[in-house]
Amino acid sequence: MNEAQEILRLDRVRKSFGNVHALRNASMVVREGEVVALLGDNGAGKSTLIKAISGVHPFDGGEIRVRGEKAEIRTARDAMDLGIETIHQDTSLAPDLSIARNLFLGREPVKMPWLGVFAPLDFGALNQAATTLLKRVGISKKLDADVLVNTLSGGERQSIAISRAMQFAAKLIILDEPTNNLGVEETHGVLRFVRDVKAAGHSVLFITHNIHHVFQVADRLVVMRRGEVVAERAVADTDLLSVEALIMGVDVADLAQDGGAH
Ligand SMILES: Nc1ncnc2c1ncn2[C@@H]1O[C@H](COP(=O)(O)OP(=O)(O)OP(=O)(O)O)[C@@H](O)[C@H]1O
Repeated sequence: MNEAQEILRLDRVRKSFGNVHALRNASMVVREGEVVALLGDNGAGKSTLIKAISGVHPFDGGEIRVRGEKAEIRTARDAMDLGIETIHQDTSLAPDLSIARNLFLGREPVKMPWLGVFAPLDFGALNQAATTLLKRVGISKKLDADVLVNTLSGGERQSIAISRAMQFAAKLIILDEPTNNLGVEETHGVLRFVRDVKAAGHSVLFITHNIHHVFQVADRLVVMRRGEVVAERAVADTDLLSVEALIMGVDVADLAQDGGAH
């Protein structure tokens, strides 16, 4: 695993909101083809970290390297151009548009592209490309490209949002609590999809509060506490109780006496 190429390296990144130090010298790595879970209690800095990587609000200091090269991420466009796609909790899909439109939102194929923003959409090409993509990501049996997103379940919406990221050849797909508010079956569908995304050669960084999911899909976990990365572990080298102890910042023996949180 260590020989795999680094997709993302954060070195002592910092971010403050007024006098709240949301991130203090946080460092971590995501490597090619791995699924990394980002863990930490409420307010640990997880969302701030991924918002900065995705260009929502840039870091105040520290260094970002993407595939070994020093990078500047000031806007969402910068992140996308570096091959980083983030799916925020509200999945940022347009509910009144079709699956096909959503898969290409803002990047739809057009007729007469020289007309710029006035160029009409090429619906034939759009639906064909969308159908091909849905087949490729393995969800074409259930979903038609021209179905409206507002008729889909939460899990299906997540799948469409992740498919969109795959479509644009993102090297790194970041998911902010992808199974939040989903039912049991839907949650399993999304976790299975994360595995498929990895099998297709993408790296995934996902925030979760559910440690069981970490053991189901992640290769590695990164634990944050009070704005710092306090631990990185291979999932195969750890267990549920140890991870809970890392998140809470307590001794695993003390936690074992309480029987753990789960
Ligand atoms: N826009 C903001 N303005 C002011 N403070 C903020 C802002 N965003 C985050 N913070 C603060 O930064 C700290 C880290 O918050 P962050 O949302 O990154 O934590 P988190 O680990 O994602 O928590 P949770 O699991 O509850 O979502 C918190 O103290 C939070 O109140």
